[in-house]
Amino acid sequence: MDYFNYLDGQLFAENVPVERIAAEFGTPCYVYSRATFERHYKAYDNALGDHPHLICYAVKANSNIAVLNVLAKLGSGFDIVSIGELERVLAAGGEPSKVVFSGVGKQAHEMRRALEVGVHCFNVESEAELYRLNDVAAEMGLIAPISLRVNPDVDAGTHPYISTGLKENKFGIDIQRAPDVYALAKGLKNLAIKGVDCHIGSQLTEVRPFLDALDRVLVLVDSLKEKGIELNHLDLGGGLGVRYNQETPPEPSEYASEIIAKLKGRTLTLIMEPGRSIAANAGIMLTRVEFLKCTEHRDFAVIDGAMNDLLRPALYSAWQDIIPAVPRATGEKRHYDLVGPVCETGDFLGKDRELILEAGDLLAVRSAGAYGFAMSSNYNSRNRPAEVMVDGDNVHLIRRRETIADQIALEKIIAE
Ligand SMILES: Cc1ncc(COP(=O)(O)O)c(C=O)c1O
Ligand SMILES: N[C@@H](CCCC[NH3+])C(=O)O
Repeated sequence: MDYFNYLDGQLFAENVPVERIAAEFGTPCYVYSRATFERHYKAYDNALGDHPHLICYAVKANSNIAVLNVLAKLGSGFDIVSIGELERVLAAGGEPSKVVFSGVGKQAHEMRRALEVGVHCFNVESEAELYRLNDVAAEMGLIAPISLRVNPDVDAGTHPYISTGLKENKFGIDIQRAPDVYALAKGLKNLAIKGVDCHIGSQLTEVRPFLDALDRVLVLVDSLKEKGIELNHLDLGGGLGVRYNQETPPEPSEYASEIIAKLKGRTLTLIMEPGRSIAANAGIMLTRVEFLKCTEHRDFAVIDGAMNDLLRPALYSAWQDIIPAVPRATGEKRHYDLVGPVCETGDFLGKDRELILEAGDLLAVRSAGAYGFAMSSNYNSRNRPAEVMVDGDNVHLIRRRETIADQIALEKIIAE
């Protein structure tokens, strides 16, 4: 459920017609719904109910500080993968004590900063990282809280680029080797073992792979306990999918209840790191049709949004719904490829979409709140879009459109 709906023949974001937003802020433009972010966060919080839990929204999905702030106000924690993300969380008023630090390549300066502000836990992905973290903590005279991210070798059944829990993936520590690595961590003086972590992939549309991973992780948890290593928390990562097209992913309530049922008798705090399932359907990207170009072979609608603004279709052949802001009652229906102005054949946001269009029409690309702006670039020297947050009747500009001056501000011509 989201708050982008048609009313009297035009698309609204909460109580505001998206045409009005496009007229004021231009296109392409990302539009987020605060009520939808809140609804999605609360769906997790309610689903986890009385079970001790911490929801750490995955900042990578949408890292605008206004988004982080909306979630922080609800009590959200954050999953970060870089110091840049940590600084965003702090700038947004997030609590460092609710931050988990994931990622395969944490640098010493990043560890230092995370220790300085006091993050909740480091999700450590290799032995080399354990040693580095222990050294950094020792230099600072601190104890670093850690979990090991284990790789349970389960098939998440998702796109190969976003599957992370298989043996051949770069992520985590092979679960078979995990007991030895825990023993190693136990022997390092400046580390404190807190939990275990696993994240098997993104856009999962079934609970089964999560449960398979959990079964394997619980075997590990129990075997560690026998060896005197008792864990406080279990971090199951993110990964719950959303509906882009015909998918029917489980609701957080269904997902959470099946997970909690498996934990019976164990006093483990549950940490979850949802990104997409909180942010994706809380955002759309508005784009306008520049030209219609109907050829013998194909009908193109050339739009002002492109792969640099929203990369997912080009990168994963991802399908995102594209709908008109004001559907036309009459006119010729055609099957359009919606293509941007970037000089790449892969620059499309949708293919073969049946629409009635005219130049100047405003379109909304749905489910663009996650991995949308966050993955945008300046390719072809295009200014990245504006971002706005709708809150009831109000529209807040939360990132102004870039300018060419912004783009070249860090560059310099060499003398002579
Ligand atoms: C470690 C980690 N946690 C959480 C997430 C968020 O995943 P999702 O957006 O699928 O919920 C990711 C991204 O896949 C991740 O790599
Ligand atoms: N960026 C991806 C998901 C990767 C998740 C990060 N581990 C997407 O748009 O679907």
